[in-house]
Amino acid sequence: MDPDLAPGDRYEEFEILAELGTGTFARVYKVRAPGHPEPVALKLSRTPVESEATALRALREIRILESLTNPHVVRILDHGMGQDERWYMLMELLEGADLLEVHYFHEPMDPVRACRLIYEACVGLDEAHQMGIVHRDIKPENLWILPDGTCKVIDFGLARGWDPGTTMGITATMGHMLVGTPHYSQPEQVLGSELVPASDVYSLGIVLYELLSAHMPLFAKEPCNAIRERLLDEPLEWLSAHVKRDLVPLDRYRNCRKQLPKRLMQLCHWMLQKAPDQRPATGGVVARQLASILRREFETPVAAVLHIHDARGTRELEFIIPGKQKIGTSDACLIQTASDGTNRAQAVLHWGGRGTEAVLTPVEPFGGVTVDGVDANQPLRLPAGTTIKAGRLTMTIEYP
Ligand SMILES: Nc1ncnc2c1ncn2[C@@H]1O[C@H](COP(=O)(O)OP(=O)(O)OP(=O)(O)O)[C@@H](O)[C@H]1O
Repeated sequence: MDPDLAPGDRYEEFEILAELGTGTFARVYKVRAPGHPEPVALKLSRTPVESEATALRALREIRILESLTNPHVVRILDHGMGQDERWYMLMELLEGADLLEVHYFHEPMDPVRACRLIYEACVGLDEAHQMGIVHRDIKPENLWILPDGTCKVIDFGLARGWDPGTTMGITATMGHMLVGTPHYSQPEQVLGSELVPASDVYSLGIVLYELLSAHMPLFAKEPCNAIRERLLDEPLEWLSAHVKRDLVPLDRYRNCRKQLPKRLMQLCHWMLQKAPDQRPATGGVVARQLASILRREFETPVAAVLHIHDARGTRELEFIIPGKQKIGTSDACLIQTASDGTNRAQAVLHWGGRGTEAVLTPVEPFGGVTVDGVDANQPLRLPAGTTIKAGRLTMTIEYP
């Protein structure tokens, strides 16, 4: 039943140029597609969509990817169903390879590179987390590394909404089946609880730990690759380890003691707490911590920065990651201008990432924000050095 397509064949209006990979659900081909001057990637379901479960899985991934806009997730261009009733999805063609092919986990990765990579993965995930969506299958194979070193999160096929307000509108029907990969699974999944954004944070915490130490956080004695091989066919051992085995602190390893700032080790341990509510709640929380560590400890700026002064002259930095952040008086705002009991957002700051300028959009009808002394009553671009005033705060923006 698998699609058996070779270079030169056609599938619908697409010309097959090469096969790129096969997953459990789909095959991915490099194709030439009408309207696209450069080759693109075609993800085609391996079987015609007969069951509701497969249809839902395909639809879920399509809807999620269509709604994500940040540079660290793969971009979707089109989708549909072929005459043979297979689902297909047209995506940007990614050059490069997945993290497991790029780095063999046999030795630690340079910490700056590891932090950048996990920072970008967190940015990719955070937009989904803000929309109430959990990826649920974070592992090195689903972190794609482009030739310039940029990381993109791929394969949202197992993702699903975790809160009732999710914009996805479809819920998965996986029952109590294990989702994802046992090695990167989470204690809460073993205990039968729902997966939440902090579950992706835990899986990413394992990847970060393995990059920094070349060891798995729950098995101190064997190097990462030895344990990977030994437990290849032992999913239950992996699962019980997530619940029962204690985290081995990173400073147990000499290279980590010598090279890693304490803050980085503490962040990694925080991501790996057994209880989800004891971890950073979303990818965004981790991304801002990593942006701060990269800037302060490794002199490597990756995020935009707001230099904030309050009325008393106190200064602080707030790290702005690609995506939308609210400015206002409610607890839900990243930048809180005053606690005047009004609980409102005054403006939304949208930054598209490196090489772009953020845009500030006032929230009607409250406003009360000025940009370089002018009332912000329409969306305004913020070149480097722009000063924003809101409530008791004066903020100046800087880009990496
Ligand atoms: N946009 C892309 N550009 C280039 N190669 C890709 C792209 N998307 C996927 N691939 C390749 O195709 C493989 C399978 O894709 P993917 O992981 O999305 O399929 P899947 O059936 O959903 O997988 P899984 O079994 O992990 O659920 C990937 O591992 C990767 O090698």
